[in-house]
Amino acid sequence: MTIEVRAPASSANLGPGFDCVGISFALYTTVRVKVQDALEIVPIGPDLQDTPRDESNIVYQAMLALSEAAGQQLPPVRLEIESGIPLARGLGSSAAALVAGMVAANELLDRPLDTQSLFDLASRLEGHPDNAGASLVGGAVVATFDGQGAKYLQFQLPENLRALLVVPQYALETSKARGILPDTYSRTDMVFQLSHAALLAAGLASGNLAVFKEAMRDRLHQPYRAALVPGLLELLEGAPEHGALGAALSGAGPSVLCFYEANSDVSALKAFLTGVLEQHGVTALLEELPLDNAGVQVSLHPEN
Ligand SMILES: Nc1ncnc2c1ncn2[C@@H]1O[C@H](COP(=O)(O)OP(=O)(O)OP(=O)(O)O)[C@@H](O)[C@H]1O
Ligand SMILES: N[C@@H](CCO)C(=O)O
Repeated sequence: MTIEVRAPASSANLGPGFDCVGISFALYTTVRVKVQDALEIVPIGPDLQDTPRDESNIVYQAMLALSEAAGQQLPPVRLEIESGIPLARGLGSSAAALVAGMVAANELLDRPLDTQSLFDLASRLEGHPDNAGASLVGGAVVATFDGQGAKYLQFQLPENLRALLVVPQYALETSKARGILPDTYSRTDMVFQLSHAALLAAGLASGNLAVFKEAMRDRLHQPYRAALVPGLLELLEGAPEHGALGAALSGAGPSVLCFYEANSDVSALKAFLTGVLEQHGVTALLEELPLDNAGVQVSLHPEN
């Protein structure tokens, strides 16, 4: 029997929802787990060739964390890992890897953890609930997290919402993009942040796309991370003037997320984004990615 688990990519923050808002996309990390005599970890594809083939692999670490939380022993397994999500681009590759590992181990051990416990564990492993939560339950997630447990609401993404992602060729590790943030903020900036995050959550939940342009503005991380992402502030300011509903740094970057309305013409937006990237000498892919409303998926293959 092989257990196959597919966890979607995600975009965290959406501007002001730093560490608390995430949405998921139809790009996937897939893991396949089969019990055998000795542990064997098999990363597949060029993107994963530098990832560990021993117990330190984060997918396996997530499996161990799940078995520990469940108070059960993990049997030795063959673990295959494939990532359709580019690493360290702000598309939640690490969260998808953790969620896929955790859910595969949960399945292997006959589902000792329910969805809330999986959400809590994923948030602890990732350190925040935005990417991990969206990857686990799909759609849009708004969450609080106290370091142990999360309170969250999941809702389906508005049907007429579409996403265009700017995915640069260069990588940016989340730890570096977090290290550049200040420790304190002014009250003025906090009021700005709270009001925009609240409007963003209300816009997502109600499906009112008209507020996104204003609601996706942020003062907590994007102005600081702009030092690590050439052209970021120009992209964010100009995208809504060229047809985007709103734009934000995706997670810790360097990808940029632009929302647009279904059936709208994005050629002017693409031309604008390409022009800014060229001015800054950045090579990037522009990808129209379907949103994912389902979250992690498990399939069982008894014949294998
Ligand atoms: N499928 C995987 N297998 C093993 N390691 C992985 C896998 N996916 C991601 N990683 C590890 O996670 C790192 C990337 O995590 P990081 O948090 O920096 O970026 P991200 O998750 O892609 O983006 P963000 O968190 O900003 O959305 C990789 O460099 C690699 O070490
Ligand atoms: N909320 C996180 C997402 C990246 O993991 C950040 O922006 O640092």
